Amino acid sequence: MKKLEENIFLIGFMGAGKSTVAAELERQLHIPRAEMDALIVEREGMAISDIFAEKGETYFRDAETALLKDLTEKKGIIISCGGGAVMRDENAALMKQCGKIVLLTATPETIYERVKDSTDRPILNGNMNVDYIRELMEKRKDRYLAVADVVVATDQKSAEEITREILAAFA
Ligand SMILES: Nc1ncnc2c1ncn2[C@@H]1O[C@H](COP(=O)(O)OP(=O)(O)O)[C@@H](O)[C@H]1O
Ligand SMILES: O=C(O)C1=C[C@@H](OP(=O)(O)O)[C@@H](O)[C@H](O)C1
Ligand SMILES: [Mg+2]
Repeated sequence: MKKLEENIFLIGFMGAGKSTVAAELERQLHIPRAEMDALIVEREGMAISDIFAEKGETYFRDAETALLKDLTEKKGIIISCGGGAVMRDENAALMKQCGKIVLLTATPETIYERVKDSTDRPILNGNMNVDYIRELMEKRKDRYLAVADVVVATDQKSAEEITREILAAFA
């Protein structure tokens, strides 16, 4: 893993821990990390929820694709993706071409506990409940599994444990 030539993409549902685990991977591997949501916020000068509210979801999804194209010019970085990014075929193809894809999973109950106080996940606005999370997860699940090179269940595990499992899978 020291001479990582490809990128590592972290994918999975909101609250699966992509951003948290990406930070832990960066800390352990000393490899730079790109946080897609944070980079979009920086580019747009607006919070994610404001982008959705003022410019719409399609605008946000286009911004994700544009950012991903720029990021996949690079090599050897950890990319923490937004949970919906891989749903676009073009984005999934870019990820497949440019690195290894790690899917983090968690049950709807775990996800709910992790995101219930979040105010910046507009997809869950007005729908912050386990049933809605389960329904949306079901819609996304096949795509997540189809593109993943490695799948790590995160329920009841610390970021350190999850990171260890990811690194073991690539060792
Ligand atoms: N393995 C974990 N165990 C407990 N809490 C976690 C874990 N991973 C992430 N969290 C918490 O869940 C919330 C969402 O995590 P985050 O990394 O932002 O997820 P994502 O980027 O996949 O949406 C944060 O409050 C984070 O601290
Ligand atoms: O799943 C989604 O559609 C989204 C996930 C979010 O990122 P996280 O998965 O890091 O919460 C963020 O990109 C946006 O709110 C949309
Ligand atoms: Mg995140």
